[in-house]
Amino acid sequence: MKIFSDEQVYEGDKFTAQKQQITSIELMERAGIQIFNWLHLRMQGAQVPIHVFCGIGNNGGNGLVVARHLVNHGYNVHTYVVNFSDKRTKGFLVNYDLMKQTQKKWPTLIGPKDDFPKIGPDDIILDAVFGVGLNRPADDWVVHLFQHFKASKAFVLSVDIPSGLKTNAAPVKDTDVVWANHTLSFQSPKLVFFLEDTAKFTAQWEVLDVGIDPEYLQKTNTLTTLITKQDILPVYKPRKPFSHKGTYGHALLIGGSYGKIGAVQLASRATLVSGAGLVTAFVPKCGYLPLQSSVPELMLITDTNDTCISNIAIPIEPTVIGIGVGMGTSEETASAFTDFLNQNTKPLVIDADGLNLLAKTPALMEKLPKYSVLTPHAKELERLIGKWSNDFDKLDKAINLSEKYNIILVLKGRFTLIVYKKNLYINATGNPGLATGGTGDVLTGIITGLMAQQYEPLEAAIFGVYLHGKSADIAVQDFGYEAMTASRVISYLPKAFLDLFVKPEPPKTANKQDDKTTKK
Ligand SMILES: NC(=O)C1=CN([C@@H]2O[C@H](COP(=O)(O)OP(=O)(O)OC[C@H]3O[C@@H](n4cnc5c(N)ncnc54)[C@H](O)[C@@H]3O)[C@@H](O)[C@H]2O)[C@@H](O)CC1
Ligand SMILES: Nc1ncnc2c1ncn2[C@@H]1O[C@H](COP(=O)(O)OP(=O)(O)O)[C@@H](O)[C@H]1O
Ligand SMILES: [K+]
Repeated sequence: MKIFSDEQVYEGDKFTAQKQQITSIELMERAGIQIFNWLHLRMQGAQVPIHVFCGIGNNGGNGLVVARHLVNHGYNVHTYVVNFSDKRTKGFLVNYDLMKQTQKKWPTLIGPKDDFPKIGPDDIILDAVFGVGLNRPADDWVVHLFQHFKASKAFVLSVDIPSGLKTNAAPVKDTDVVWANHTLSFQSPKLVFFLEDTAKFTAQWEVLDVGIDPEYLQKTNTLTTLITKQDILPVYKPRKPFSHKGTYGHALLIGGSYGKIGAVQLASRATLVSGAGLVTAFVPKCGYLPLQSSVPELMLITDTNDTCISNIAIPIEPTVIGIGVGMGTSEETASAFTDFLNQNTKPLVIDADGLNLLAKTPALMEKLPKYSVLTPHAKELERLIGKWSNDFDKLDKAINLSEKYNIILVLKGRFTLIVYKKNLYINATGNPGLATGGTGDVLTGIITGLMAQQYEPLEAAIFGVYLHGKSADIAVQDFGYEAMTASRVISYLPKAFLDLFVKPEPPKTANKQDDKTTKK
């Protein structure tokens, strides 16, 4: 699912107005009607007080459209204009007049010196104070109004974005932003709904179809994508009837050390279950027996050293190499890793101690083949790029690293972000059941397995992260969060593959009702 930038939504609005020969006011009316329908469908005329807070820009204009339709349908509406500026937009002014005509009085103006209205805990707040046009910090009194919303405990429905939140920067303070229960986001979700520091500002979100012309939506490419099943299916490579194990590549996993052989076991099982034709593991000698007896499908090559990797000599021609899980960072291993990178020409997936060794000797980054996939969790990422001041700073640093070395970064977390140069892919599958040791090793195995089958590295990263989270989402129905283990994530990978073809994912779009409901 494309995530459009603010500019692209504005452009889309202009394009639609021109192509469909309608005015921006009519488009605003369409969007407002969609929001009204959303509320009307759920409230069915209930007389719960609805407090509509409108700013003086187009977000406020949207709020006024909703308020008018609510009044026309007999709802218990209180409309306020948060009068923080006199630079009112046309969309605001037209709907301000219509509101006056509808309820025969002007909405209540709230200025810096006014008392805020009483809001009960069972009331509803429609937050249309600021949209994506916020361009400087809100005045203190407006911020106090946001805190008044929160203190009221009323249900907050934000129009387009929680007011005070920007789409491309972190807020200075958490109190500067409205805390929404639900946000109706125009045309696509926003990146900030998925970032650690800002996801909390809306408990839930839905996309509102504001009627931008389909031609524009289709032809416009975005830098940011939310990964959905619809994005995965075109990438999927069906298994061919006349194929054999050689068709699906030979994956090599390098890793393990005394006490951490399990990491290689998990990764190699995940590689097998992801469909690789052949899988070999390169491990210290102590790994031979446990791996040979627990994973019969796996082939093994051992290091000369008993307890850690000291000299990576591989007498095979793998399609792809996944390196680093459970490997340790001893001096011998570090030097073996350096020698390996100096002569390696194969595509790489690098995780865990592979990343830690890269961070220790950044010059090694120069040795990475193009399109290497690196899968750091937050701590590993910090070792690679240093501390960041907020999510956007982190993303900038990750983009710089990806551009400098032409590599793919998989930033693991609640919402794993895949960064390739300026392109960003957000994964929303997965759950806190994955917060347990070894699940990252499983992910490394999956991505390596997909690359063995000739998925492009970026495709493999996107598909792999999606499948990994999906397995956990299906497994959680049987195990709950606590009893989920990395092995169980592997056991549910088959169901994650099958799920691609069973039920279509319902689009996360607000219900679209027939516009007739608003006509009298
Ligand atoms: N078809 C539609 O109905 C569309 C509606 N849109 C709505 O328009 C919104 C954006 O509207 P605007 O660009 O008018 O801006 P907003 O309504 O988000 O912002 C308020 C206005 O106040 C000014 N302002 C910004 N920060 C301020 C601050 N801290 N203190 C005082 N004034 C400040 C801005 O210059 C802006 O004109 C979207 O979020 C959405 O709600 C657009 O998305 C386009 C499509
Ligand atoms: N709360 C969560 N929600 C969704 N995914 C999670 C959550 N916690 C962890 N994960 C996922 O689990 C994996 C953990 O990886 P990692 O930290 O490397 O584990 P390990 O090193 O033990 O294998 C990552 O893919 C991460 O995105
Ligand atoms: K808003």
